Amino acid sequence: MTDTAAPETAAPHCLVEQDGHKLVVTMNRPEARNALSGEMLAIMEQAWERADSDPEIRVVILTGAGGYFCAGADLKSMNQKPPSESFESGAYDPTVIKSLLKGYRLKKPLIAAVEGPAIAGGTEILTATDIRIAGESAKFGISEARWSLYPLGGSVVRLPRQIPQTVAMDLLLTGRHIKAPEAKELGLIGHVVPDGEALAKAHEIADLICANGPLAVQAILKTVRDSEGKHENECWAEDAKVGAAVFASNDAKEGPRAFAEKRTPNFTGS
Ligand SMILES: C[C@H](/C=C/C(=O)SCCNC(=O)CCNC(=O)[C@H](O)C(C)(C)COP(=O)(O)OP(=O)(O)OC[C@H]1O[C@@H](n2cnc3c(N)ncnc32)[C@H](O)[C@@H]1OP(=O)(O)O)[C@H]1CC[C@H]2[C@@H]3CCC4=CC(=O)CC[C@]4(C)[C@H]3CC[C@]12C
Repeated sequence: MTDTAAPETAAPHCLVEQDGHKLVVTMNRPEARNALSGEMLAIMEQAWERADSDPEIRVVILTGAGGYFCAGADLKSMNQKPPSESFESGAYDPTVIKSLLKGYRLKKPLIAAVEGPAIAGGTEILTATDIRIAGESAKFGISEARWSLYPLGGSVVRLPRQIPQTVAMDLLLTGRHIKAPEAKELGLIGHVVPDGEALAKAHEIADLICANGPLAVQAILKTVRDSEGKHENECWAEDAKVGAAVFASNDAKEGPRAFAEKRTPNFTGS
């Protein structure tokens, strides 16, 4: 009997779904532990651009399919086409890797919901996220050195700024994996939940942020990002400028009005 069913079309390597004010980005190659493919990275880059250009989107959630987060670059495809060829040909300038949010940061909060392994490029992109939730069996590591590769996804610069230097050096140089409880203790992640519940927790936190004034949320994010690594006295002028613009908004009048009228604010982002 000839199979007349249409050939199954391959699932996209990354899924992007809007849920109200939330954009959910799911790395989708579970058979390869969501290892990063060119297709996946291209969809991720488009998702970041969509999130930043659509005022309806207030929060982005990044997660992985199949109970895995991300196993980093696809080591097998590297055998076909070593990244160095793209560098040497000039086809790719690794100074900015938008898909991994290196040299480009979202204007909206990005929440990571991690289940299973977040290894190498998986932990690298994690360092570009703002709020991080992991299932208790999740594991983390910057394993590039194990394969004599370099963590080009931004973590060599970011990790020592996000966790104690000596621990960052340990993880970068050994490439060893750590489990969620240790990652939480280090402050690499903020929440540990039972396995399978990271995405639900991410939605819970995202809903709280989505209910807040979007202009205030985005202004806070901007100041945190722009003041990174600066002396506080270098930051107050920009802090005041950004803050005053929030207070000048219609939403900054809607908030106190809603409080006085004992109702939920209706923020419009204006
Ligand atoms: C530099 C940036 C990042 C680099 C890297 O991430 S290097 C990759 C390091 N990854 C690892 O060490 C993880 C390896 N995997 C594991 O340890 C384990 O699999 C696991 C712990 C993740 C899971 O264990 P498990 O027991 O559950 O499962 P397994 O049985 O081991 O595996 C199941 C199945 O999955 C396959 N698998 C797992 N991991 C991978 C993987 N990483 N690659 C491929 N396949 C994987 C495994 O083989 C099994 O398969 P099976 O068939 O069943 O045997 C780079 C990040 C992005 C790059 C830039 C992208 C854009 C660019 C494009 C260019 O052209 C130029 C360069 C560049 C700018 C590029 C530059 C470098 C990056 C920034």
